[in-house]
Amino acid sequence: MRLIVTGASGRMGRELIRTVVETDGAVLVGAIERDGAAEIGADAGELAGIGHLGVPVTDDALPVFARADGVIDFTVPVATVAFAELAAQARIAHIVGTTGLSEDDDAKLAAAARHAAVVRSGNMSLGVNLLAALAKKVAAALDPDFDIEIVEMHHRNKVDAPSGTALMLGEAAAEGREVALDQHAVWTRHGQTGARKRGDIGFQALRGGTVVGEHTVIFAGPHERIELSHRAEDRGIFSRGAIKAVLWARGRKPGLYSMADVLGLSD
Ligand SMILES: NC(=O)C1=CN([C@@H]2O[C@H](COP(=O)(O)OP(=O)(O)OC[C@H]3O[C@@H](n4cnc5c(N)ncnc54)[C@H](O)[C@@H]3O)[C@@H](O)[C@H]2O)C=CC1
Ligand SMILES: O=C(O)C1=N[C@H](C(=O)O)C[C@H](O)C1
Repeated sequence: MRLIVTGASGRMGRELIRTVVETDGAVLVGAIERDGAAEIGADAGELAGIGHLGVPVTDDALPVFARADGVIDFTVPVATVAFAELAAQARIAHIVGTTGLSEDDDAKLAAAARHAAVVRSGNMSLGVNLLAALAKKVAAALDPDFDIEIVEMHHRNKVDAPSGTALMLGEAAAEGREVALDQHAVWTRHGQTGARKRGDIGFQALRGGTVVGEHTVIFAGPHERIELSHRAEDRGIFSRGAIKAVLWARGRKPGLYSMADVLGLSD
């Protein structure tokens, strides 16, 4: 499968280049960066620390999309929306790892998914997708006497909060409770907040150091507490998930899919 990596010089972009190259049946045909990035013209393999690949980093997406079967995209929301349009025009699979999209961005992604297969997930790892399934089950089994709080920690350079994963876990817990997350979410606390409301789902985002990604869903009940946690130790778990997704998406009919679909965890 001929693949493009966007955001090629980013933390995930470099990881993805390495994973594409080590995957049987996948070949890197394009590496895209933003207009004006210092890495334009550099060799993608050298950028990723695996030697010369003969694939120069470019900001000219159109010709690259024309010769690919799939694009793996971990960039920023504005770029992801633009790549979704290009992938839809080229009818190629689009794997979206980018987080922090607005409702308007979501609608544009859904529109693009009418023309191409789009797999989108705030977290492409097997472990977090299992954690989301567990969080949904536990939330369904417990009544709202158990307060749900979601705590996440990431490296100091992360630009969006709460993380896409925390939102995914919140959605899973809300689904388990059969409520809408936006009616119950509490985004951090400060000052005279008043007592916690029954049924609230709270979020706390910590930032610091080089933490790859840590998430805990807490169910705090009367005199007992359940905590479900995941700790990412290496970005390879995300890039391997993204490759699995793009291979799965090849030849699929247009639509918006999740990592749970790819991993067979959907109910
Ligand atoms: N879904 C998942 O499993 C995961 C998602 N992420 C998400 O992926 C995104 C990227 O994360 P990192 O790699 O850590 O960030 P980063 O900041 O290291 O990399 C982003 C790259 O995108 C590039 N970029 C920006 N605009 C562009 C454009 N118009 N065209 C091409 N490239 C463009 C930037 O120059 C940068 O190199 C974030 O939203 C993050 O939350 C990160 C890890 C796992
Ligand atoms: O920005 C990151 O680094 C990560 N972003 C994703 C998120 O927002 O949940 C996934 C992972 O936790 C790393």
